Amino acid sequence: MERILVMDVGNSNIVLGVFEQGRLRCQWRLATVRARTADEYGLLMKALFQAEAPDIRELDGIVMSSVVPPLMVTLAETCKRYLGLAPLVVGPGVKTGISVVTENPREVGADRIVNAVAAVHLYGPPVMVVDCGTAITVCVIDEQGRYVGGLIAPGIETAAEALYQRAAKLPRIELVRPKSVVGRNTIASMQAGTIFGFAGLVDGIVERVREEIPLPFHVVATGGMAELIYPDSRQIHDLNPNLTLTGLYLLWQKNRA
Ligand SMILES: Nc1ncnc2c1ncn2[C@@H]1O[C@H](COP(=O)(O)OP(=O)(O)O)[C@@H](O)[C@H]1O
Ligand SMILES: CC(C)(COP(=O)(O)O)[C@@H](O)C(=O)NCCC(=O)O
Ligand SMILES: [K+]
Repeated sequence: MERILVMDVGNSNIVLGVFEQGRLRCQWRLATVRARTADEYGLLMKALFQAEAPDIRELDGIVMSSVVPPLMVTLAETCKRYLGLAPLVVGPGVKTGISVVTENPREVGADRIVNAVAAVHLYGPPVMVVDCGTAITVCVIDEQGRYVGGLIAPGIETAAEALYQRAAKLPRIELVRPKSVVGRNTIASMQAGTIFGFAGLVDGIVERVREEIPLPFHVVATGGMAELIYPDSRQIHDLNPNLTLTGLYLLWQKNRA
């Protein structure tokens, strides 16, 4: 049986997934801690594997994308030392099938390319991907499947955290949907401003992209914070929490020897 480990290294979380015969069998989330060593990540991964699926240790391949450069080296080391395989690292030289037609294709975050690969495969072009993580990224893929560019906005938690740190009387809030748009106390007001505000931000961006590039885009959202705004967004068609993991698996298939 073919078993592939995929690793999505983001600024907040490292998401790990195991695909067996093309199906996502399990996934885990680790906090992204830059100071952690290859051995510490190795210990965490071994413990997770052992606890959830002891048979999982036999892997046929590992594929990783990272937007945290120092961790790329660390985690590649972890893979070699603890899992016995060098990972395929998404970057220059990896076949993606997506042509990136921006000014500096190399500066585009690997996670955004991975999302584009999955979105084109699952929904077909033209498609927009909204990834709600540390940042909110919107990626625009035209009718020919070319990555033409996108937008980067502050992430939901990132913005909420900054507000709490800068305003003496505003507390740190739990990010849940309030009962009404109009808040009747400070916490509900902050929750409403954050959740309805970011649903509106995403909708506003998507509408403006449609005005600038009038194509029948399908819009898919992913990322740890996407489900928070999905119910209130009027422009997001689909929520796919596993989009990045799926894209990583597709890249494994495209690049296997
Ligand atoms: N099990 C979970 N499912 C969905 N979201 C989660 C889960 N656990 C944590 N999150 C939230 O997702 C956020 C990270 O989103 P993610 O898309 O992984 O960001 P990044 O790619 O920037 O690391 C975290 O701040 C966390 O609050
Ligand atoms: C925009 C990002 C910070 C998003 O990262 P994330 O929120 O997933 O941690 C990342 O994709 C990145 O560092 N990109 C490089 C700049 C660019 O894509 O143009
Ligand atoms: K992400």
